[in-house]
Amino acid sequence: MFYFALPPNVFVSVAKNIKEHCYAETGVNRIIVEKPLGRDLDSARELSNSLKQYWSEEETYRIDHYLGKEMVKNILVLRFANIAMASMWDKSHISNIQITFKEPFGTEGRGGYFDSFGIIRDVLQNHLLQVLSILTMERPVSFSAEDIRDEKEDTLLGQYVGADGKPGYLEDDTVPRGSVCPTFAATCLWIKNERWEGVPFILKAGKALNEAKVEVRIQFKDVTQGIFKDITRNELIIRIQPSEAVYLKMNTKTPGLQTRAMATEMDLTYNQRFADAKIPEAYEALILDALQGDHSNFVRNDELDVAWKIFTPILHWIDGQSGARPKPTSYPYGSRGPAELNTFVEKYGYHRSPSRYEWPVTNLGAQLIIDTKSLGATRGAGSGVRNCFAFVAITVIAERIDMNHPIIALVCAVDIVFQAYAVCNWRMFWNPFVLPADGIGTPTRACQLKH
Ligand SMILES: NC(=O)C1=CN([C@@H]2O[C@H](COP(=O)(O)OP(=O)(O)OC[C@H]3O[C@@H](n4cnc5c(N)ncnc54)[C@H](OP(=O)(O)O)[C@@H]3O)[C@@H](O)[C@H]2O)C=CC1
Ligand SMILES: O=C1O[C@H](COP(=O)(O)O)[C@@H](O)[C@H](O)[C@H]1O
Repeated sequence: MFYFALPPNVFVSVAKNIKEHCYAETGVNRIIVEKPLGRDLDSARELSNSLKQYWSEEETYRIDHYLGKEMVKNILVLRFANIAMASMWDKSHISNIQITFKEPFGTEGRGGYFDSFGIIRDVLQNHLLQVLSILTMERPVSFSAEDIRDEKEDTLLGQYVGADGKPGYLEDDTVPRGSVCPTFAATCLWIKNERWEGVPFILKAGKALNEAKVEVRIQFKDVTQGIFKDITRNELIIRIQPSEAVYLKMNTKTPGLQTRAMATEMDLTYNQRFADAKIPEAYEALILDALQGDHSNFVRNDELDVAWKIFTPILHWIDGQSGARPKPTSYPYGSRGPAELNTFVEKYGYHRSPSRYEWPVTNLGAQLIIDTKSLGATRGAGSGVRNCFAFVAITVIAERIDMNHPIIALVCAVDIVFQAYAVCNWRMFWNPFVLPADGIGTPTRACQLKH
């Protein structure tokens, strides 16, 4: 097996010479080739035809390491092994989907390679498009360029500039002066078929952003508000990296006497749920597949052709082949990207909950304390005692108000038993009632729980 860790301009001559001088006549021969496999549709076809002269499709493994990532492989299982997921996986339930790639560092010396390719060839045309195809393909696979349309006229391009002591793209010595190469791009794809007609797929990727994150964010449609006001939309997030996770943001009744909805989540964070699991590196998994002759996680030639067909118009526009080269919008190193990003995603239907969603790290006992804290109980070693008294006071008031109602009276009785247990049990007494000094229990948090 020959792995081509080579610049693309020598691919063909190396492929030819290996075939002529190193080919095992009695055995299995394979080559693994990695992007860039062309610059646009025509150059990709030319490269492919040249390689084909020496190596058959069966012997050629086009690697896209995103296809070896655990959570990318998981998408198929989530979709096709869960009837609950399968039934909501369409335009009737889904409002919009974002596939996001964020890196917190710039080109930092790799500007030579990067500048001649740009973020779309580097990340969107291959990695993010592969994720999109797994998210949306039918069973069996059908993936055709005619059915996928890119919103070329409305692509947001950005280039990072220096901020907080970090250098801008143009300050990288390996980047040509005055380059207008985009280091950030957000675009929207539409799939013309019965399942996905009208659902925007927002692909966004950037270098030198505020965090390292690759995720798929599936935002569902609004529910009819009815008696509950300001219900947030459900979101299913597949966190590809770092810290693999699948979580569903949903609404639930706030635990307690009142019927109030609050935003919460069902969380499958891998390092908590599968603490001992060893997740292989993407390349480990893929090279093993290639050794075993398994093509399923490699890119087929026709698939690559389609990927180039989709992105070639936008790449030609960026390269200035259809007019003046577009100038990317500047964004500061370490930001979320160009300032227009929020308007861009909102235009395609993404609604961000107005109150920032914080990941709850508490339990029911602590939530009850937060309510009493918002009533004025204090933090500290003695707060357990004070909170117990606050509970009793609340219960007594609740009973006075609703004593005629048997269910409320019963709930209050259970509440009193709980509090009595809390007072008698030293662990409950000291632990949940004394809140850690990490911001939980602050007025903001209490307000959020009340909503
Ligand atoms: N087990 C655990 O403890 C887990 C905890 N979490 C945490 O839960 C929290 C909430 O999760 P989640 O909803 O996924 O994340 P966020 O609320 O941080 O992000 C949600 C979306 O809002 C966007 N966004 C972020 N900041 C802004 C801003 N200032 N203005 C406009 N849009 C913004 C993000 O865009 P962009 O594309 O720019 O990122 C993203 O699309 C996160 O802090 C996450 O780390 C998540 C998973 C597991
Ligand atoms: O192919 C590429 O991917 C890396 C990101 O890979 P990851 O596994 O760390 O997510 C990116 O930095 C590089 O520019 C690109 O060529």
